[in-house]
This record gives sequence, structure tokens and C-alpha cells, in this order.
Amino acid sequence: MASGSGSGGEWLSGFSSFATDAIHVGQEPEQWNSMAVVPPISLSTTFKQYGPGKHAGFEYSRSGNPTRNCLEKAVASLDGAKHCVALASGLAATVTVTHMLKSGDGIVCMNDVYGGTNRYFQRIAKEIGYDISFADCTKPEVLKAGVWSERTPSNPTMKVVDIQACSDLAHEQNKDIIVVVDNTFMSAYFQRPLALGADICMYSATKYMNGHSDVVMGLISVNREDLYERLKFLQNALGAVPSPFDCYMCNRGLKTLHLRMKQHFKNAMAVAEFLERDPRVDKVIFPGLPSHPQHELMKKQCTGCPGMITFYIKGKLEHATAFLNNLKLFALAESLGGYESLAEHPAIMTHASVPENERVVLGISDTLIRLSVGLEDEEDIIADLDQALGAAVSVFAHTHTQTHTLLQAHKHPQKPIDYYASTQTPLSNRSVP
Ligand SMILES: Cc1ncc(COP(=O)(O)O)c(C=O)c1O
Ligand SMILES: N[C@@H](CC[Se]C[C@H](N)C(=O)O)C(=O)O
Repeated sequence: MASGSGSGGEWLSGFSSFATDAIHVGQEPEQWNSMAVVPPISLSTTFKQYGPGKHAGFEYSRSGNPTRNCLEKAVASLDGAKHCVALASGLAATVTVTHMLKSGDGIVCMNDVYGGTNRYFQRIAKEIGYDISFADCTKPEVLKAGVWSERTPSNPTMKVVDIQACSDLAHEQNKDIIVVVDNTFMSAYFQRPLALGADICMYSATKYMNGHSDVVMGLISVNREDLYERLKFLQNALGAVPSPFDCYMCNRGLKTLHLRMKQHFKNAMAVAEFLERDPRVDKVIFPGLPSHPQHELMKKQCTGCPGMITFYIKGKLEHATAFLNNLKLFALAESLGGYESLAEHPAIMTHASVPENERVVLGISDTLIRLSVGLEDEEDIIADLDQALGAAVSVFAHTHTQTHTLLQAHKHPQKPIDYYASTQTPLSNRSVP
């Protein structure tokens, strides 16, 4: 696979036969009497039995469904896994994995996770007796506990965890520790956590795996038979299953995953380079840029980068808000990983449920903006960002001296500041949903 421009070296090679597997595994026409080339949507909730307990592989649609089967087989093959189970949402996948443990068991979670994961662990799992702690998993040496849950790159500040190092450390300490990687941002196309030593690879398939912003779904892939048996049991016993229609849609989305991810990478690289050069921007966080602190690790464990970019706009909350309000091609919306470009304000939107003091520590400030760069034409995407940055600066030009400085800076662009330079501005008070 070609390396992205400016990446300064090769990425991990692409996984062989990825596109062929995405298109064919689990889709065999011979499994249907009709020989349908595209798997049918099997809506029946129940299946006739030859005699009590004697059935043709399906008995009740929560327990097993033909359309879901096709999807699960395809995803398992793309993850280099033996098995996959599909769930009703990414959070349902997180909850189902957590139910593999007993009350009192320990969970160490990456400190910089999606707000809803933080909310579930802090406000539900902790209350029912799990021993939850959060850690900066980019430093594997700080980790020491029962179960390890990593999200990499993290949401929203794109910290990259060394999956192999964390998995080795965890398993050396105790082989019963289960290492979980939330692979939502990367998709199966860019990263295979199981090959790097993780025990469980999970997704919010709502994002890149489906890729069309029209399905909410979760996926979990594993190689270990014992983990699969438990997950399969929990899929049925907890019952958070996706509908056959959603399985059909996601299965269809997978057919173009390889094409979509390549284009997301190309567009995101162009956007990241544009933003990094722009004096109206304080700092850009994109693991595909050589300036990203874990860029080398990314190239070692991934085959490329998705369309996720975060950046700190210069100024304060008003500038971030004006920028977001003035976007035309980008929709101001939560979520990510669809074909369309989205922008959002993590502190107010996706990460509002993270307690304010934790947001400050994580750098989720008033000026942090997250982009999900879509598949539109590169020049149109950049033109939209450019005009919205211009609007953000000029809206406050007459009242803010600092903004005046930004306008001057734009006329005389310079290279942006040091990666770790502080860009934190105070967080405004807002309620926690
Ligand atoms: C990284 C990550 N994991 C999990 C989730 C939860 O997924 P879902 O919205 O499908 O429940 C999200 C977003 O919601 C996410 O961004
Ligand atoms: N993972 C998505 C989800 C957005 Se937040 C959804 C909802 N407001 C909630 O609080 O659960 C992302 O954009 O990161």
C-alpha cells in the first residue's frame, strides 16, 4: 500500500485479499435455495423445526439470523478472526464485553475515550460493582489490573496505543487479562488488533465499517473459542441484537470499505497538511502527520489513517463556534466515518458527558474541533474549511485584539507552533447529559 504524502516512510503493508474477502466471504449464493448473489434480508423472527429441537440452523432471530450470519462471517474474515458477533450498537458491544466479567472485576480503560464509553463505565458499570479505572494507555508501564480496554487512536485527541506492547505486558502479568481494542476509528482496513496480540476487537460499526451514516451497530471479533462461546451466549441472553435490515446494510457497506478508507486517508492527509500550514490554527492532531507524537507507531501497526482530524482553532469558544456555524459543505453533527464530511465541538457535543475536570486534563477544550473528513472532492473540502476559518476570524475582528493579530498572521503565514505547546482555554460551564 502507498504511503500518504508527507508521511516520510512506509506504512504496514495492506492485508492480502482484503477486498476479495469483503466481497465474497459469507456471501456464497449456494447457501440459499434461490442462489441469490446478494444475501436476502431474512425478516422472519422464527424458523420452522423438523421436530422439537431439530432445526436447520436457526430457531429464533435473536439467537441467530441468516442475514446476520453473512455479516458476521465477512467481518470475522476482515479482522483476521475466527468469529464475530454483531450487536445493536457500539455501546451494546461495550456493555456485552463488560458482561463477560463478574462484579468486582477490574477494568482499566484508556482515559481518552468516546464520551458515551466514559459515561457507561463511570455512571453504570462502576455503580453495579466493577472496579473501573482510567489510564493513559500510551504509557503501558502505568497499567496494572484485571482487564484492559484500549481505544486507539483515542476519541477525540487521537492518542495512539501500542497494541502489541500493551497486550504483551498484560498477558505476561496474567494470561486471564482480556485486552480489548475499540477499532472504530481505524476500521478493519487499517488495523488488525487481534494480530497485534489483543483478545477482542470491537467496533461502533455505525462509523466506518458501515460507512454511510444510516445504521447504528456494534461488532466484536475474536479468535479464542472460550471468548466466542461467552459472547455468543451474551448476544442471545442480553439480547442487544441488530435488525436483519441493518445487518444487510452494514454487509453492503463492507463491500466498499477498502475504497472508502483509501480515499478518506488521501483527503484527510490533504486537509491535515492544509490546517498545519494555516496560521489561524493552533495545532493539528492527525496521526498521519510526521508531527504526531506516535506517527512512527502508527506506521508500524496500521496500514494507513482514517479521516479523523482534531485541531485547536486560535482564539476562544466564539471562534470555534463561528467556524462551525459557517461551514457549508461539512455538516455540524455528531458521529463520524460516513462518506460525508462532518465537524463537531467535542466539549459541547460528543464528550459533554465526560466530567469537566477530566476534559481539561485531556485537552478537550473550548477551541478543540473534530473533523470527520468525507469522500467529497479534496479541493471543495479544503475550500470550505478555508472560508469557515476566514469567517471565524473576521466575525470578531472589530472587538478582539487577538483576532486582529490572527488576521495579520494570515497575511504573513508562519509554521505553527510546537506540538505540545499549550492550547488550553477555559471550558465554559455546561450541563453534563
Ligand atoms: C470510538 C467509539 N466507540 C464506541 C462508540 C459507541 O458506538 P454507538 O454510537 O454505535 O453506540 C462510539 C460512538 O458512539 C465511538 O466513537
Ligand atoms: N461516537 C459518536 C457518538 C456521538 Se455522542 C451521541 C450521544 N449524544 C450520546 O451522548 O450518547 C461520536 O461522534 O464520537
